[in-house]
Amino acid sequence: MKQVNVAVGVILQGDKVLLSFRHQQQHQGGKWEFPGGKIEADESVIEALARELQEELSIVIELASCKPLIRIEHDYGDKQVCLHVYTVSRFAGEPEGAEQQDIRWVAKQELVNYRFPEANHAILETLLAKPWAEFS
Ligand SMILES: Nc1nc2c([nH]c(=O)n2[C@@H]2O[C@H](COP(=O)(O)OP(=O)(O)OP(=O)(O)O)[C@@H](O)[C@H]2O)c(=O)[nH]1
Ligand SMILES: [Mg+2]
Repeated sequence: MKQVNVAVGVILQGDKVLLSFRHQQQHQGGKWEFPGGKIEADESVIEALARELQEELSIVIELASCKPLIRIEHDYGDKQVCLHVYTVSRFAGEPEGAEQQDIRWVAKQELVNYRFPEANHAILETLLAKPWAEFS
């Protein structure tokens, strides 16, 4: 099975991170995610991240504020993904659910109350390991 490359943004503002709810009919639907999406053939990871976050949240991210956090390969059985996860600490605009999805700013200690796709557990572990100021 072909692996799908995905650009994923961990958007940090102070002690909060932005989560987005996956529509039921999407792969891994009904769970919370870090916004992002598939990298097109002609794009770099950062270009894909900027495009996806503009499409899904109507924000324009500052490319220089994006830092690689972790890369995760995961096999869901029905789909193999490689998540290229970046922290994003600066952007222009006010995030909105531009694809009619719920979005929410969530504090570190509240993350345990959210259900994520399996591949995200490694992202959460990495995020919980350090003070967030160190990521920006
Ligand atoms: N965006 C995003 N995708 C994730 C996360 N974790 C995770 O396993 N994925 C998987 O990555 C894959 C691609 O992400 P996506 O569905 O957002 O892609 P996309 O925005 O291009 O969507 P589309 O297929 O509706 O056009 C999905 O199979 C999804 O289940 C995450 O935290 N954020
Ligand atoms: Mg997406």
